[in-house]
Amino acid sequence: MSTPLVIAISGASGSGKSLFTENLLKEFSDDGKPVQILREDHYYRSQDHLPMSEREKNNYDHPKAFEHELLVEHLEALKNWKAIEYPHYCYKTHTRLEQTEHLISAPVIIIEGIMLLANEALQPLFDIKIFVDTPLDICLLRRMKRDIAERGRTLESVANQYESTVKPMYHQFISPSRFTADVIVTQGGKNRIALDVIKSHIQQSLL
Ligand SMILES: Nc1ncnc2c1ncn2[C@@H]1O[C@H](COP(=O)(O)OP(=O)(O)O)[C@@H](O)[C@H]1O
Ligand SMILES: O=c1ccn([C@@H]2O[C@H](COP(=O)(O)O)[C@@H](O)[C@H]2O)c(=O)[nH]1
Repeated sequence: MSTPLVIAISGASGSGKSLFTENLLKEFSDDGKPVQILREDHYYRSQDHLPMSEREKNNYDHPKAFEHELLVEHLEALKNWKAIEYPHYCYKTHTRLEQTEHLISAPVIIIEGIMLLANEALQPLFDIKIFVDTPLDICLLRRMKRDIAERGRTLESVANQYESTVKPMYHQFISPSRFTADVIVTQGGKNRIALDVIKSHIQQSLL
């Protein structure tokens, strides 16, 4: 049996990574090809030991906020057709959930997240590296709507976090990581041509 193909999808928060991933997944679900999806956000470090007031102050846009060591271990296991105990994370309480999910490997593994291309230890595990490149003002507007609707945040907290960590860390870590990508996707999660090109490359690799 051949080694699973691992596709990393990165870019700023609100750039359209999740939508692009969902749309790519649909392409393969329609064709009946098994695909497994992972999210880097699930690997945010557990903060059970900290009070809520401290958790709220954390810099979630620094590479150290993620347990990338565990993600490396999990991707290596999946590449060897082994199952993993996939962590789950809660944005409202800023910590890991107690329950994990038993996840089996698949011929295509897609992982999406902001810091994937900024971490050297992860690079050898990726077969295709994609960067979703969306202007930051559009990312901010999308993030505002989403974080207020889905992640229990206020307009003020989103704006403060954006100025203090999201924007500076984007310029320090995420934006430079685009140069390690194989493909840069403009127009966010709905770029039909990018989806077709990537789908066809994956199909060729699976032959
Ligand atoms: N090309 C697009 N056009 C319109 N809305 C989009 C587009 N791409 C993403 N969105 C919307 O923007 C929000 C953030 O996108 P998402 O994929 O969650 O970003 P990310 O995963 O990069 O943080 C979502 O509500 C999504 O539906
Ligand atoms: O507890 C948390 C954990 C993360 N965040 C923010 O989430 C984004 C990354 O998620 P996307 O789905 O790519 O937007 C990151 O910019 C963190 O700032 C958070 O606010 N709280």
